[in-house]
Amino acid sequence: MSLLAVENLVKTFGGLRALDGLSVSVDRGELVGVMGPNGAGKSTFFNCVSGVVSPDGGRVLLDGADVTGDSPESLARTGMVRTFQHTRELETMTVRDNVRLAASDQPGERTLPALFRTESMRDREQEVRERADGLVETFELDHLADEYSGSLSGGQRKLLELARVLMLDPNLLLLDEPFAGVNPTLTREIAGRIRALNDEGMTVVVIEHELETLTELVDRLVVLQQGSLLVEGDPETVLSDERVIEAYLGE
Ligand SMILES: Nc1ncnc2c1ncn2[C@@H]1O[C@H](COP(=O)(O)OP(=O)(O)OP(=O)(O)O)[C@@H](O)[C@H]1O
Repeated sequence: MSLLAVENLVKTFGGLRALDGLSVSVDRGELVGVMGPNGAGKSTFFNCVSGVVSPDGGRVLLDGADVTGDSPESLARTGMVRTFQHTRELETMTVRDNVRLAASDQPGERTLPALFRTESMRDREQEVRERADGLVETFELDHLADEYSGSLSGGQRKLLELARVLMLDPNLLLLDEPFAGVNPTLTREIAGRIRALNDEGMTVVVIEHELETLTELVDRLVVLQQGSLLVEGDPETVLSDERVIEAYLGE
């Protein structure tokens, strides 16, 4: 059974059909790239799947369960998390605090003075701190841990964003343009991190415009056009497909 399946997804904005009967599925453990010309519906696909917007038709199935229209918080609890094209960290907070804050629940952190926290709350807070520090180190952001996130470069922000979503311990990770605005060195670094997560068993779906990096990274490519599936398959076959070439030439 697929880990993620969308069936006949439809999303309209006014008269525009951003998704027009899209059906795509992703198996557990896959690393899949999603490409397509501007406006093809890639972000809307992620938005519908991750509960950011509700589709007007069709279904989203997660591990066989119908999760259509479920909230992003509820989906994150089941293990699906996503990043956004524009990163969402708080610029006036340090890198370390941004990662810590991403943890799904930190009981008592903001509501109770330290004195009244139970031992289990303190244990949980300690666990969050250690996990966050571990991720900051793994992503080689430790030298920036106490800097404000606003001072990071575009590529460093993308790394921070990855560290933040990993705090939620996902089994399905949706990445929206993780290489946009990133220099070649950090692009290789981020691609390596994504590959390593997938090697450890995480299912990953990546939207990306930068086709060279994407095709080197993924096992399978899905190409959208005008809100539906144009072609899918292994990268080499997809990129030499006449329909794909035409879709990109026509951009
Ligand atoms: N919130 C919205 N309101 C109105 N129209 C929208 C909205 N979100 C997306 N659209 C439209 O839906 C279509 C698909 O947009 P979407 O962002 O999903 O495409 P995309 O493939 O991700 O494009 P890009 O590569 O440019 O990011 C576009 O025509 C876009 O203008």
